[in-house]
Amino acid sequence: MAKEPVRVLVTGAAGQIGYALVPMIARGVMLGTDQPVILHMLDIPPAAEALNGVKMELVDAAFPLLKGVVATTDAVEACTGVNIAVMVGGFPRKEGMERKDVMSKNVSIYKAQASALEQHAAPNCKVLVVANPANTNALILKEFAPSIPAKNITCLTRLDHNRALGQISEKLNVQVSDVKNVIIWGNHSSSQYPDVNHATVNTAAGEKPVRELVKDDAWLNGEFITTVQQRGAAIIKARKLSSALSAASSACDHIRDWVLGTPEGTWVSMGVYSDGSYNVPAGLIYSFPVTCRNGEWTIVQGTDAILYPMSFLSPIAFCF
Ligand SMILES: NC(=O)C1=CN([C@@H]2O[C@H](COP(=O)(O)OP(=O)(O)OC[C@H]3O[C@@H](n4cnc5c(N)ncnc54)[C@H](O)[C@@H]3O)[C@@H](O)[C@H]2O)C=CC1
Ligand SMILES: O=C([O-])CC(=O)C(=O)O
Repeated sequence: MAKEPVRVLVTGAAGQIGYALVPMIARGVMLGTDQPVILHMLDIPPAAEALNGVKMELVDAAFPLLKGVVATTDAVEACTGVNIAVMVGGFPRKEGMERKDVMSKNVSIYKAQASALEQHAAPNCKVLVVANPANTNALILKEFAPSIPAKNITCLTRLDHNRALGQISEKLNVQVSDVKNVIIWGNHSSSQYPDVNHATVNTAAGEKPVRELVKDDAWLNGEFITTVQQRGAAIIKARKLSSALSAASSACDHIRDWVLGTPEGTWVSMGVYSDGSYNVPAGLIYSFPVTCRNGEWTIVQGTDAILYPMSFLSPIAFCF
């Protein structure tokens, strides 16, 4: 029997991430190729015409899984009945800015949209905040939507996680799908700590630690870390626009693994509320290694056996 459609909200859907993301969702990249979807797209009135253009293109693409499109500038209409909310709406940084520099503009959006989601989304709606500063916006949403369970509010650090996998795969000249279990600790900002101390590569001789294969601790402790931390800025410098296709793809990865589960023996990085694990103050939205089963994430314990620079673990460093 055909599955019931899942309603997926994308805010900021007329923007560049939205334009890359909505066709991925409509093709089943996020929720599976057997899962029908109804897309809810929200943007602001100045972008209404562009949003309508995106809706027209979705119709023109004739996606078999797409069972309906709501395109609106009304937050209540957009949020009504949604099962998944991908919060992309907001302003991107420009060259030379840090992500915290868009905070004053973007945080107020998350205050306002928290109550629309809280009051009108489907029960147990899963929320992914993408807009920057992502951890802070997710925290604001959590504080202003207290009836949404905190475990349902997350932010995107999967892009950083995927960037780390990509760097290792390029360094070792191996398939990216053979690399796993990197960790992004902390914030989606240049203060994050990309950690390869538990990462492995699937080789003909079995799973091998990344450190053993790379044989270059200076690179792993230096250039690798700064490349991942600064990748967003490097994309802005090159494209004059911030990353969009990789952000959209990583948002699909985040939701897919959360809903459908992580593969056995694999963890991913998600910004989730801290329960005090690893001495991260409870309540902060912080990126940890997690596994997912039955639609729930669990923080992987015991990955702190290897010492990493304590400055990276300072909660203050991760606030923004
Ligand atoms: N967490 C992550 O890994 C990443 C986060 N980002 C962030 O995602 C956000 C979106 O980036 P882009 O799509 O490139 O920006 P964009 O400027 O192309 O699109 C943003 C869209 O949001 C809309 N918007 C503004 N205020 C809104 C509101 N109150 N409600 C609904 N929509 C609203 C704008 O009209 C625009 O259409 C930025 O904050 C960017 O920094 C970008 C890449 C990666
Ligand atoms: O760097 C930016 O401003 C956009 C972003 O978050 C990323 O690409 O990681």
